[in-house]
Amino acid sequence: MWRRATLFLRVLEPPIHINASLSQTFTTGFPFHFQEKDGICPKPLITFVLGGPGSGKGTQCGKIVETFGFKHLSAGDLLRREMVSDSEYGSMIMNTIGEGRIVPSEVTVKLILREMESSDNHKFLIDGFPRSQENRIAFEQIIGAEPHMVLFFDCPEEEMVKRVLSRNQGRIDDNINTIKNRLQVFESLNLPVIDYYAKKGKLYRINAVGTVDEIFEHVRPVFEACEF
Ligand SMILES: Nc1ncnc2c1ncn2[C@@H]1O[C@H](COP(=O)(O)OP(=O)(O)O)[C@@H](O)[C@H]1O
Ligand SMILES: Nc1ccn([C@H]2C[C@H](O)[C@@H](COP(=O)(O)OP(=O)(O)O)O2)c(=O)n1
Ligand SMILES: [Mg+2]
Repeated sequence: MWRRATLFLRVLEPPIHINASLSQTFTTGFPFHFQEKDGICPKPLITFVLGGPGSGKGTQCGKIVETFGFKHLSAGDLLRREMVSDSEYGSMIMNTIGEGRIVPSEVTVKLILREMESSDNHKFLIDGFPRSQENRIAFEQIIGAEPHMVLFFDCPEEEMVKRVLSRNQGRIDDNINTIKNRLQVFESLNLPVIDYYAKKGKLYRINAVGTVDEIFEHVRPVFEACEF
């Protein structure tokens, strides 16, 4: 039987309030329930994947999943999915993403929590999250967990802009005006999170310049060195 996460995860602060409509679909507060797997309850392993827009987070997550069997949770993908559902948050998410700002943490964390609770995998790659200290604290409060490591794809702005503008996935935020805002938001809100994890000794900085395969050769040893 999978046991409640708080048995082995560090709890930092009391859970924050979860509003009524979303709480119906989530286990509110911590501890949250993992899926049972083979009659045992392994410790959940959480890796956060950070980097500016277009730094290659999603691309490298695909390779990590193939090679190391993680469950990939992209915060941006979860928000885009919520945006096109008939969720009460749809238009708020669309406006926020369209302007290159960050969606309120409570919404994003609950989408992540829902995916974690319904997964039969205990190894989670959480991509594009936390994007702010507020995101980070909300995750700690709602989920009651910390990552075992954090990858940071370090990419020059010029290269990120080039990649985003040629991404061609029809995203409302992949245009030059929104990109400028997203880069500012990355610098002011996400870099402090990256510094936070660096000071905790959890950060792995990866040079994100090169081919996809070259970059993955920097990622691979980080995971090979982990015991899971
Ligand atoms: N190493 C790379 N070199 C060139 N283009 C890349 C590289 N990695 C990813 N891309 C492309 O750049 C764009 C952004 O990559 P993506 O993985 O979506 O980044 P992120 O999730 O960080 O925004 C995509 O079109 C992707 O195919
Ligand atoms: N933790 C998060 C992650 C994404 N978002 C919003 C704001 C981001 O600009 C968009 C897109 O995020 P996504 O991770 O898909 O973007 P990139 O892959 O970095 O280009 O979603 C958010 O508000 N909070
Ligand atoms: Mg992405």
